[in-house]
Amino acid sequence: MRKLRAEQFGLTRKVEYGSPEQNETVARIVEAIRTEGDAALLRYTEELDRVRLDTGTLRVTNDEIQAAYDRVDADFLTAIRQAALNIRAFHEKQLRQSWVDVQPDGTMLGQLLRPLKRVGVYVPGGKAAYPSSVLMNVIPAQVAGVPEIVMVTPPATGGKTGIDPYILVAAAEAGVKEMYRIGGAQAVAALAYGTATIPPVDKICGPGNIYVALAKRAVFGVVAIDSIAGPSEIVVLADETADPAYVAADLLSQAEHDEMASAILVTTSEALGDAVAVEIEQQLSTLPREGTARQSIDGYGAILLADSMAEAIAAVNRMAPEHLEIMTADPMTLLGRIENAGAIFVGPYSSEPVGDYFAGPNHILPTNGTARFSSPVNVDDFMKKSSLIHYSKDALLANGDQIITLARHEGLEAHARAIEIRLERER
Ligand SMILES: NC(=O)c1ccc[n+]([C@@H]2O[C@H](COP(=O)([O-])OP(=O)(O)OC[C@H]3O[C@@H](n4cnc5c(N)ncnc54)[C@H](O)[C@@H]3O)[C@@H](O)[C@H]2O)c1
Ligand SMILES: N[C@H](CO)Cc1c[nH]c[nH+]1
Ligand SMILES: [Zn+2]
Repeated sequence: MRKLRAEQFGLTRKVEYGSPEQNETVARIVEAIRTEGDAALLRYTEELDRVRLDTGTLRVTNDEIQAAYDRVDADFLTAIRQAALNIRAFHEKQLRQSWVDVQPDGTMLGQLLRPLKRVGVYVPGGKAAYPSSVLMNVIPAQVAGVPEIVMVTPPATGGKTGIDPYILVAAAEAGVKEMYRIGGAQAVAALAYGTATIPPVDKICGPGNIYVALAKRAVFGVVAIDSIAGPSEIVVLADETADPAYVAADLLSQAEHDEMASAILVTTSEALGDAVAVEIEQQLSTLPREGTARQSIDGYGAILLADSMAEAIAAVNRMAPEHLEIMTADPMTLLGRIENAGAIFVGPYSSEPVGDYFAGPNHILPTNGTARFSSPVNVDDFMKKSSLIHYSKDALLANGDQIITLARHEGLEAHARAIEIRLERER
């Protein structure tokens, strides 16, 4: 693993996201779906996922979902049900209410919250299937009260045709009623623009690989998106007290997601850095997804050495990682100095997969430095706000002249007169 000086390290990745070829590919796919609809969707599904479909087979049927239940084991069902309870309990705490302020002169000002009507949730499934991402997408949307939740997921995982049964069961357990077997940029574009078979949505949420992330960025504006939740990232901030085996295991837990995933250790201890490098080599060779994890470690992994904790924390804040683990002597004392991170895991027993699967907070998190301004998927993602303004006659008479003054300063006479006509009549 590369050893670098922490002070030389900037954002996790370049601001220019994806290679020029990847950006061109996504632009081509999105435009084809926009102009050709289902025909392009079926063509790209065959080309990229190696699955031939027709418009009648895009949608998942109830029979398939029932059949999926026969293929999943009881332990999975128990665990996914408990995870769903934890995730729902956490997200219910996020639910905000509309509010209205009534003032003595009769003025009412407020904020009305409404759920979005129709949202599309992307569940990744190209290299591996992610039933956990079904829950992380769907539960906050349900807590918000979204009436139409449509799920898309690739029609083949790891080269094997068919949606992974664990995804179908997770979706059924969560209560999803509308599902399509489409993935990648073509799925994102189909949700955004709609096709003859798939009605368009108002917002697309969910994680995915670089093609999914770039496609979400491309359709932003046509629909809303949650954030750029692309290839996974982990930064571990550790001092000499950390256990190198734990640090290495947690770095690899994200490296195995994707060749473009990144796993970075920032440490004040060169001895820890060296021990983690050795551990990574040992643990890597035993992983079933060794190839993917190795490409990630070689391409995007690093050990950053810092002279002080202050320098280490500055590097973390510049990177704004998706996940940050703090494994230092007294990790809670550093929390207040962390400005940018999608999720912060504190202490040696808060290993990243605790959050990926079970604790309750959302695992769909901003990547590529966007934790500087984006948040984990949350209930607010599935709601919109309208402002409420009710001025009483008394309030308008009392404040009308000031409104007219401001309007005339902007040279907007019609605005001024809309107020003036009322003042003249009512005074
Ligand atoms: N940031 C987060 O919150 C978060 C959460 C979970 C997973 N993830 C990430 O999700 C990703 C899952 O990736 P995945 O690939 O397994 O599944 P995926 O569903 O994201 O992508 C699979 C699709 O990518 C498309 N694709 C693959 N190669 C392509 C190519 N060369 N050109 C055009 N399109 C192509 C195909 O259409 C395929 O259906 C990983 O990167 C993982 O790190 C991120
Ligand atoms: N670590 C991923 C987010 O980057 C989420 C996930 C799902 N399953 C396993 N991990
Ligand atoms: Zn993970």
